[in-house]
Amino acid sequence: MVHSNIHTPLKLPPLSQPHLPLPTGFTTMPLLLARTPPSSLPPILHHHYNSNNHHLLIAPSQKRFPLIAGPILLPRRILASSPLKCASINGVPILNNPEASTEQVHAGELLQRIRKWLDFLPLILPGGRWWDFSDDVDVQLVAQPVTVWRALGKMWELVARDRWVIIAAFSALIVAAVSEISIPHFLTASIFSAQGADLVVFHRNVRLLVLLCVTSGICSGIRGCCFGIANMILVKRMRETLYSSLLLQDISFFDNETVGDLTSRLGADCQQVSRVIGNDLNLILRNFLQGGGSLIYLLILSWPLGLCTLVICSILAAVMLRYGSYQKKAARLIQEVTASANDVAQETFSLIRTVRVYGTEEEEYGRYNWWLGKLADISLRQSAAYGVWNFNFNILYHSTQVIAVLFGGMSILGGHITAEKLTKFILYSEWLIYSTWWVGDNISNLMQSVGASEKVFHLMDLSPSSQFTERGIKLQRLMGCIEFLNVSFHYPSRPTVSVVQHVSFAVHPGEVVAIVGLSGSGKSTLVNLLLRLYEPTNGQILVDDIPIQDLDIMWWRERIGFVGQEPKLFRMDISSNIRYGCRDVKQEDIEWAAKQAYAHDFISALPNGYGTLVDDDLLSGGQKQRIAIARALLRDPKILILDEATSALDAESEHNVKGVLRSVRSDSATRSVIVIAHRLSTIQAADRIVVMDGGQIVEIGSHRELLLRDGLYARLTRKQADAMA
Ligand SMILES: Nc1ncnc2c1ncn2[C@@H]1O[C@H](COP(=O)(O)OP(=O)(O)OP(=O)(O)O)[C@@H](O)[C@H]1O
Repeated sequence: MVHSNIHTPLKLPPLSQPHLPLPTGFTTMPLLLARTPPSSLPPILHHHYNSNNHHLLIAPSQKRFPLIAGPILLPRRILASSPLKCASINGVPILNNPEASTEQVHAGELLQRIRKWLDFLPLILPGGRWWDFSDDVDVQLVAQPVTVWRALGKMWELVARDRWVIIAAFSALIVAAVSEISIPHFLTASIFSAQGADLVVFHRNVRLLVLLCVTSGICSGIRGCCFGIANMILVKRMRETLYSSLLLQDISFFDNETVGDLTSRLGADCQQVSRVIGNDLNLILRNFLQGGGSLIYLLILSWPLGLCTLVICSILAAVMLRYGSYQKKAARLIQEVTASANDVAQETFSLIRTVRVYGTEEEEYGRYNWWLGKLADISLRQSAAYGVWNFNFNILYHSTQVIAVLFGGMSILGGHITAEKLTKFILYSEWLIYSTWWVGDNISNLMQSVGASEKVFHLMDLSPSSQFTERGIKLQRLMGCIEFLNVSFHYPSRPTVSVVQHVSFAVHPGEVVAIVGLSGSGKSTLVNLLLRLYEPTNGQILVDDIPIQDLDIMWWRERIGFVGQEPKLFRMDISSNIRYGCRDVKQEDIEWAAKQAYAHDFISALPNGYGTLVDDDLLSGGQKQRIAIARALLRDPKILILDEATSALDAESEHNVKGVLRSVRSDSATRSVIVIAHRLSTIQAADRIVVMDGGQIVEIGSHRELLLRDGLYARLTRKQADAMA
C-alpha cells in the first residue's frame, strides 16, 4: 500500500535568501532521490527549504546530481529517523512506502546510484556541463573582468616609485637564468671530455661550471630577496590605496556594501594579488628565458628533433592557456564566495548576543556552511582541472623523451649525431618542457591572482566623494542659523521612496529646536542631510544664508557636535574616545567635558580611570551616551545635534545633562541645538517643536501652542502620559 500526501506546490525562497540547513538525517537524501531526469525542475531547485510542515530536499546541484521529478520512494529508515511529515517537490508528492522490504529498498538505492553515475559520466567529460561555473554559483560579480595587462599596469603604477627593486630583481633573474641554462651544456661537455681524456678541455669546463654555479646561486638569492621586497611593497600600497579609497566614499556607498565583504577585499584578495610579482612574474620570466634558451640550443643541435619538441610544447601551451583562463574564472568566484562567507561570519559575530538569546547557532552555522559548500564545490572543480592539466603535461613530457630516444637513437645508428649531442638534446628538451610546464603553471597562478584582483581594482578606481575634492567656503564667524528650504529627499538605495518631502523650517542662533514624530517619519534623515551625509534631492539647506554645499565640509563638520541614537565607542581608552576628532586637547579639557556630561564619576570609578580600555560592549548604554555627549561637548560646537542622545539615561542624569547642553564655554557665544526625542517630556522646554509625519512637517510651535492646537503632538503627548499612568 502506498501512502501519499499531495500538497500545493511549495513556494521556494529566492536565491538571495538565507539557506537553511538540512534537518537531521537528511544529509544523504539528495543521492537517494536521484532517480528520474530533471525535466520539470527549474534551475533554482538546488536549494532546500524547510517550513513548519514541509521539508523540501533537493540535491546540491541539478547538474551534478541529476534529479528527480515524479513520485519518490523514501526508504523507511530515513523516514523513521527524520522529522518528515509530508513532502513534495514543486508540487510533486514524495511517496512513502512503508511496505517495501529492506532488500527492495537497498536494491532500489543501488540502482538509483548506478543510474546517477551513468547520468553523471557525460557531464564530467571535457566540455561537459559539470565544469561550467555559470549556472550554479549565484554570486554577483560586480566588477568588470580585468585583463592581465591592465592588472599588471595597475600593479606597476603602485610599485613604480621603488622601481630600483624591480630593476635589480629582473637583472639578477636574467643573469641567474642564463647561468642555470648553461650548466647542462658544460656538465655534458665535462663528462665527455673526461671520457675522451682531454684534460685541458675538462679543466676549462669544470672551472666554467663552478663559476656558473656560484653566479646562479648569488643571483638567485638577490632575485628572491628583491622580488620579496617588491611583493611587500605591492601589498602595502594596494591596501593603503584601497583603504583610503573606501574611506573617502559617499555614505550611500556603504549602504550597498557589507563590512565582511570590504574587509575580505582588504585581506584575502590583496594577499592573493601579492603573489603576482614575487611568485608569478618572477617564475614566468625565469622559465620563459630558460625555455627560450633551451629551444634555440635544441634547434642548433638538431633542427628536426628541435621542431618535434616545439610542436609538443605548443600543444602544451594551448592546454595551458585554456587551463589558465579556467583558473582565472575559478579564482574570481572563490574570492566572491569567500567574501560572502566572511560576510556571514562577520555578521554573526557582531550580533552574537542576539544569536545566543534566540538560540540560532545552528542556523548561523548552516548559513556559513552553505557558503563553505559552495567554496568546496568550486575548489573541487579547480582541483579536478589541475589533475587534467597534470595528466596532459605528463603525457606530453614523456612523448618528448620517447621521440628524442627514438629519433636520436636512429640518428646515432645512422652516424648523423654523436652520443654527446643526444645527451645534451635530452637534457635540454627536458628543460624546455619543464620550463613550458612551469610557465603554464605560473600563468595559471597569475590568472588566478588577476581574477582575485578584479574587485580590488574596481574599488581602488572609485573616485572619492566630491565632498573631499571640492574646496568650500570657511566662514569668518558662524552664527548658527540653519534653514531648511523646501527640502525633499530619497535614499539612493531606495529611489522610489520619498523619505522627506517639502520640508521647510529654521533654527535661529541660540535656539533649541526639537523634532518629534512617529518612528520612521524622517527625523534622523533631516539630521543626516544637515551633516551632509547625503545631499537633498530637492530644495536647499542654508547655514547663515549660505547653501550648505558651498561650505568647506571639514570646516562645517568641525563646528557640529553630534550624538547619535546608539553611540559607538572605539577600542581605545576612555580619554581617546572622548578626544576623538579633536586635536591638541589637554587632559583637563577631557575631564571638564566628562564632568559636563556627568560621566566623570563613573569613569573615575573604573580600574584605570580615563586610561581604561573600552569597546562598544564594555559599557552600559547610558555610560556610552555620556561619553558620546562629552565627546560632543569637548568640541564646544556652535551647533549641537542630539538624536535620541539621552534616551538611555536615567531621569536625574538626563535632567542634569540637559542643563549643560545649551551652555557654551566662551561666554559671548551662543549654541543652536537640534534635539530629536521620543520621550516628549524631555523637549517641552524647547523654543520650538517641529512635528513630522510621513516625511512632512505637520505642525510647528512651542509646547503650549501645540497642545492648544490639539493635533498630532497633543495626541502623542496624551498617549505617552496615559502610558506612564
Ligand atoms: N540608509 C538608508 N537607506 C534607505 N532607507 C533608509 C536609510 N535610513 C533610513 N531609511 C528609511 O528612511 C525612513 C526614515 O528613517 P529615519 O531614520 O529618518 O526615521 P526616524 O523618524 O528618525 O525614525 P526613528 O524615530 O525610529 O529613529 C525610514 O522608512 C527608513 O526605513
